[in-house]
Amino acid sequence: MNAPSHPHLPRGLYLLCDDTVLPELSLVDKAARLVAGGARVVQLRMKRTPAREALAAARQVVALCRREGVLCLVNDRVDLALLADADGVHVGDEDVPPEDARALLGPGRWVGVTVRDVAGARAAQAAGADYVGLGPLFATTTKQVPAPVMGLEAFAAVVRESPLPVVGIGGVGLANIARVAAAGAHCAAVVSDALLAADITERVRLLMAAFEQGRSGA
Ligand SMILES: Cc1ncc(COP(=O)(O)OP(=O)(O)O)c(N)n1
Ligand SMILES: Cc1nc(C(=O)O)sc1CCOP(=O)(O)O
Ligand SMILES: [Mg+2]
Repeated sequence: MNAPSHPHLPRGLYLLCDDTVLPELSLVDKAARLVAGGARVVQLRMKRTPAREALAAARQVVALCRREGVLCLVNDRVDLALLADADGVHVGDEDVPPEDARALLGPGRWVGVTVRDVAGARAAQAAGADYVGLGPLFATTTKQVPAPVMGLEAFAAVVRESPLPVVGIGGVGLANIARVAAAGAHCAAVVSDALLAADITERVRLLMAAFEQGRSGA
């Protein structure tokens, strides 16, 4: 198995550049605003964009992220991640198995896996994943999630036992991100609280500061 060969994901805010939220803005424009706010990890989540357009967008967003020193991961699509020279991929139960994603991407790129519990996190590690996405932490309308809302207590319990860094996702925003950080999340993933803000760039700055406050206990 190709085990990962890089340090952990940068701690803090993990932003999803999502084609199902604020579709009137291009993915590249959304990514530019996220990066301008100081994002250090951006995931391209393209659920509605046709493959050829998605590849073009991925290439543009990867180039932007690379210029700015931001990690760029692609949701679901290992093929697009490779063709766009992205830093990695995030896969869930509906996507190629993580061990196959790792086999295609090799040890130098990132593989994230969606899990719902400690057993899932252990299986993800065995499959060669770098981190796990765990949720839904809180209620979300961005995605119909096939799992119950966890809440912070159950989330923290999984974080304590997880062999991999945990990225919390689902309903995370400025009102609760400090508590997600305090619960031990390596990263907090945010979609709509950032993309639907009046000023996306400023919202990213506030979310990052709030995560740090939660992590430091300030
Ligand atoms: C960081 C992170 N965690 C979980 C997910 C969900 O991924 P997945 O289960 O593949 O569902 P879709 O996003 O494909 O609907 C994620 N994308 N990112
Ligand atoms: C893409 C995704 N996956 C989830 C899971 O729990 O698997 S929740 C989610 C959507 C998160 O969006 P928002 O930050 O707007 O709540
Ligand atoms: Mg998926």
